[in-house]
Amino acid sequence: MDNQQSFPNRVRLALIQMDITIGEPEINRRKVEQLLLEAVGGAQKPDIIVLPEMWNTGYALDRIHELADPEGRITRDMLGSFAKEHGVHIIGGSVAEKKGEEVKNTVYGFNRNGEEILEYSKIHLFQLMDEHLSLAAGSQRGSFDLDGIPAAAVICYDIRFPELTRKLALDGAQMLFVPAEWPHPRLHHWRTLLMARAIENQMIVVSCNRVGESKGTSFFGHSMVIDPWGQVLAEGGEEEEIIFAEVDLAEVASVRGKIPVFADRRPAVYE
Ligand SMILES: NC(=O)CCC(=O)C(=O)O
Repeated sequence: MDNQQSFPNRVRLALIQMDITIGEPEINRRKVEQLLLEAVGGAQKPDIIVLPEMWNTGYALDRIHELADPEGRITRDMLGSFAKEHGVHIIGGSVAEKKGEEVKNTVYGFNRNGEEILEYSKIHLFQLMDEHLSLAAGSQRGSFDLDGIPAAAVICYDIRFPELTRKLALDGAQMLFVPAEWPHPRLHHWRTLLMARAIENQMIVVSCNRVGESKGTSFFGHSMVIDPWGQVLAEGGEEEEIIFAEVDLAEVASVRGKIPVFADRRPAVYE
């Protein structure tokens, strides 16, 4: 991984905590375009913008094969062009993507030159929301280089699998992005798991969860930015908003230096 980062140590983030109109990709795309403009339009332009999970269709699983973005082409064009035009990195939440005969839940990332730097399809499908009945699971980890920052992405339910995030940390990740559609009544799981992933891996965790109601399910937002010590630097409420925050990349090395978790591992005993 190339560690010649061109970021300053302090990185500005914008999390687009939005509602999603189920089964209406056009409406959702227009809304995302407008919110991206809002995110870059303020006094403090962000370095990185993050979107929530499945923002093109929501969980319209009964029509997902018809609604999914073919090979992610529409999403890629839209987010890649925006990233280049506005000189901003985008972790594009995830979208329902048609890949051959299958539909996957996939996040794409773009750097500020509009180049694609990440494609990760959700590995763990969430049976409680019937994902496994309509979607195909990914089988590759989501490590990537974000302008010199070793980073990684997982999607929503994936955070319940600490073995995946540990592996991403061992791959080198210092920053973990988590697009989500995580509903009530599991707010305490969401907050606890995100903080645990940050503390145990001594990494920055950036999560972006949707809000709103869909098919009787209520999504609570609470998008979070957590530092490698496990402190919550920013957290959304339960309504639509763009959450702005700043993180200090130097904190990762500082925390890893204080408690040398990676050096103290005993993999021969438990792997
Ligand atoms: N979209 C999801 O993966 C939801 C995961 C979730 O709600 C959970 O409790 O886990």
